[in-house]
Amino acid sequence: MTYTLVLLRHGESEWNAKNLFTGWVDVPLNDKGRAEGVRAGELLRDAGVLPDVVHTSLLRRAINTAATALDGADRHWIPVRRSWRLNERHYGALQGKNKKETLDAYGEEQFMLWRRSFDVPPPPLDDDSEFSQAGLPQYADLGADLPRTECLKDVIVRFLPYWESAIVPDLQAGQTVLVAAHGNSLRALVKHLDGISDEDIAGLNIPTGMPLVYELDESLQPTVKGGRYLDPEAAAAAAAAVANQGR
Ligand SMILES: O=C(O)[C@H](O)COP(=O)(O)O
Repeated sequence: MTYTLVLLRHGESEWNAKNLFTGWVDVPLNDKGRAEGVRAGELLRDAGVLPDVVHTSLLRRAINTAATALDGADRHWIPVRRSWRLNERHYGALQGKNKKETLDAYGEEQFMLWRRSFDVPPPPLDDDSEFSQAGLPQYADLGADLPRTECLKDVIVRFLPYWESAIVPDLQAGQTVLVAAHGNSLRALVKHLDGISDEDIAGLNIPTGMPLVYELDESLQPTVKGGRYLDPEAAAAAAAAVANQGR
């Protein structure tokens, strides 16, 4: 008995295309991102990997990628659950800033510490910033726990309770689960699933719009480490492009 888990990072957003740090800013997909959602649905359909339930973040780029992909796979009707715990890493005061300009201003070491270190968050974002989420109704329940910045370690701490309480029970009920989320929230999950070290996770990049399928054994260990991308060549090229953002 194995469980099937599909991870899908949202398609390209308007801010991905402009090379801006996005985090919790709720930017839309662009045309390329919508096409990536369609392609993801075709890949799922053609591979016969048909989700029974979908979990998404509260951000429209993940919500709309999931809807587009599921529409293409004729699975538009399945139950949906959403949680802020699947949101992108809050990028703190970097939200809205250009990645190349940030690299040029602060240098490679600081840029990579903020972007890929395990436990160094960017400076916090002020609540009066135009890129703040303070006061938004979708986060009202968080109260003072609303993040103002996060490192990957923080994302793991807020992601894992949702994994355990909401996603694992669906898997154990025999359902094929689609998780539509973000580069860094999915890096948090992949780190957990594959047992990747705090150092090595810096080298892992998740491409936009590429379904990544994990078969998990009964103790929720991947039968194949790293899972399998349904279009491995395109995924490898797109992951390399993510790694090179800012350059
Ligand atoms: O929030 C963002 O800017 C992206 O979704 C992820 O960015 P990163 O690959 O620079 O961490």
